[in-house]
Amino acid sequence: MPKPTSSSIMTTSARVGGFALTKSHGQHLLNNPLVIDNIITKSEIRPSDTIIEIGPGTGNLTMRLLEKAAKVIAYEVDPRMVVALNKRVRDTPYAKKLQIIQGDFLKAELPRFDLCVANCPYNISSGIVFKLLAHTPIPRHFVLMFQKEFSMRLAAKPGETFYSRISVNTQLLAKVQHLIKVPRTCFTPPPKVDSSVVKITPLTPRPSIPLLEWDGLMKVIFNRKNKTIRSIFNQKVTKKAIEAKHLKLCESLKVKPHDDPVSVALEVIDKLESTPTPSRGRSSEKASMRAAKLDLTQLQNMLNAFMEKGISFKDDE
Ligand SMILES: C[S@@+](CC[C@H](N)C(=O)[O-])C[C@H]1O[C@@H](n2cnc3c(N)ncnc32)[C@H](O)[C@@H]1O
Repeated sequence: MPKPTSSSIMTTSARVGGFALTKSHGQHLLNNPLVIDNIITKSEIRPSDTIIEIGPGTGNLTMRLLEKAAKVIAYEVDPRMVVALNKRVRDTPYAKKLQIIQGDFLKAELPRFDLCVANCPYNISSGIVFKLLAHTPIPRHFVLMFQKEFSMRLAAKPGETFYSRISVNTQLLAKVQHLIKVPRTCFTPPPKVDSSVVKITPLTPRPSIPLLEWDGLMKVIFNRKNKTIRSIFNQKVTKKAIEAKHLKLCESLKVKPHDDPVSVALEVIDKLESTPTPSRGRSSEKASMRAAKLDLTQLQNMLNAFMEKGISFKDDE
């Protein structure tokens, strides 16, 4: 099968196949064959792979995936796109390898798969990442195009501007690599933002961390990531939440609660701040902790220290 050239790739103004592209579904079709080539190369597809694609649109990326993989399962919410893609693939040798599922990817029950490769609808970016990372058995990797700022948040390290809750929640479960910058001119119609492609490789085995407790703590400390954690814990709203969640935990474990769980939590912070770290060496000076500067190991140590003292952060399920 010949590779598509720029002329065989569907590029019109904001209409394709006689219908208008809609903003609400994030319909910006990738029209640059070099970017598509690059995504295919970086995806390291094996001939036996089953690939999931989210939002195939008219199939510019799908057709290339079909050349390389055993099977492509494409989730598309817009029935007009489903018709267009079916038409495009119908009389090709790839028709048997493609399964199109019409509907919202976030609501779909996923089968076993090896890779996910997609130019994603940007309005559901976080949902996509966490649905893929929660999947069992753990897939090999995901090569995904997102809005540039979102990709930067996924890959950000402590101290960087984009370091945030989504950085730590993703990096707790996966390695994130920034792959390709993609200017807005590579899409039809061009979006208002630039894009970039990341490779997300889930850790195997998945780290055994109480994820609800982890996410609850990250919500508290990354909400104001540059504030000291001590000052966040001294806020009325945080104090109330700590008291209520501690009581709930003790009730469920049938153990006696602390009289003053907030003081216990502040003692934990005190102790962590006095513990020498590789960056501070053996200095006896205490360093105020702020989420923006803490790496994954420090955050995991913090959660463990709180949990040992019965301080809980998980929201009601
Ligand atoms: C950015 S376009 C990408 C189209 C195509 N992959 C390409 O690169 O040319 C996003 C696609 O996702 C589809 N979409 C939007 N929300 C979706 C959802 N929740 N589930 C599945 N598909 C969705 C849109 O209809 C659109 O076709």
